[in-house]
Amino acid sequence: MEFLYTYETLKLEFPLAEPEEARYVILGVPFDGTTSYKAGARFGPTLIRQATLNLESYVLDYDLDIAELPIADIGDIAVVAGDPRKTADRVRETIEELKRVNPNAIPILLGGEHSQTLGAVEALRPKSYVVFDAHLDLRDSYEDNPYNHACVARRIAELGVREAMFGIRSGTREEVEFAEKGGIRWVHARDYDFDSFVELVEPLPEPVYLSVDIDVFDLAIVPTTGTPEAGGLGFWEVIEAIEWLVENKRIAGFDIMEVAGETLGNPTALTAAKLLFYFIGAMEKMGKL
Ligand SMILES: N=C(N)NCCCCNCCCN
Ligand SMILES: [Mn+2]
Ligand SMILES: [Mn+2]
Repeated sequence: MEFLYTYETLKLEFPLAEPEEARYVILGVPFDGTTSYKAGARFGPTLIRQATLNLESYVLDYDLDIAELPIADIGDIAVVAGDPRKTADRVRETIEELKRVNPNAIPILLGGEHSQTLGAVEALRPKSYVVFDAHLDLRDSYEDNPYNHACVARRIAELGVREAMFGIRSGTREEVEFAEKGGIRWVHARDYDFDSFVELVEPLPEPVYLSVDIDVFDLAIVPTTGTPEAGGLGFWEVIEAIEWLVENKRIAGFDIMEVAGETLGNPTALTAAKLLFYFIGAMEKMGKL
C-alpha cells in the first residue's frame, strides 16, 4: 500500500512483509531540525538500516531468526524541514493510516530527533511512556519551540500519559521540579539497576510506549548523537530491561531515536541496529502479543 507522507528507502536485506500483514512495521523519521549540538540525526534511519546489513538475523540467545518474522518497512517520512510539529503530524497521520489497515501492527520508529516520538504517541495513545534517555526532556519550551526535542516528555505528560525514565544524567532544576510535581519518576544513570527498573515500571498501566533515545548509552558506544553525555548505560542493561518489559506489559509502539552521524557503520548506528533486532526478537520470544 501507499502512504501519503512516506517514500521508499534502503530496505533490510531479508524478505519483508506488506504493512497490512506485518506484526512489526518500521518507519524512518529523518528529521533533525531542532538539534541543538551535533547535527546529523536526519541520517539516522538510513544509518540504522544500513548497519543491520552487518548483523545476523538469527538472534543467538533467543534461538530465533527475525528474517522469518512478518516485518514491514514503510520507508521514511517526508519531513517538513525545520518544523518538528508539522513533521510529527505526518508521523501521527502515517501511524493512524497504518493502524486503520492493520490494528495489531506494532510501529517501530527509527529516528531522527526525539521530538518525533510525540507524533507516534499521539497516534497510539498508550497509557504509559517508558523511556531510556540521558535527558529528562521535560522543558516547557527550548530555543523558543515547545516541540523541540528537549520538550518531548513534557508534551507527552500533558496528554495524561504516565511516565518513567531511566539512565538520566542531564536536566534543569525546573525539569526536576516538574517531574516531582507531576509524579514522573526517573532513575539517574548512576543509580540505575534492573530492580530500579522493575520497581518503577511494574505499577504502570498498559499499553506502554517504549522509547530509547540512543544517548542513554555511554557515549563511548554512541559517539554520534545530537546531545551526547558521558556516564551512560551499557547495552545489556537496556536489553535486560526491555526483556522484562515486553514479557510483563503490552507494548503499543517502540522507537530508537537520536541516531546521528555521517559515516556508514558508525558505532551509534551499529548499537541501534542491534537494539532493533533484540527488540523484535524479545517481542516474538517473550512478548505479550
Ligand atoms: N533534551 C536534551 N537533549 N537536552 C539537551 C539540552 C541542551 C543543553 N544545552 C545546554 C547549553 C548550556 N550551555
Ligand atoms: Mn537524550
Ligand atoms: Mn531525548
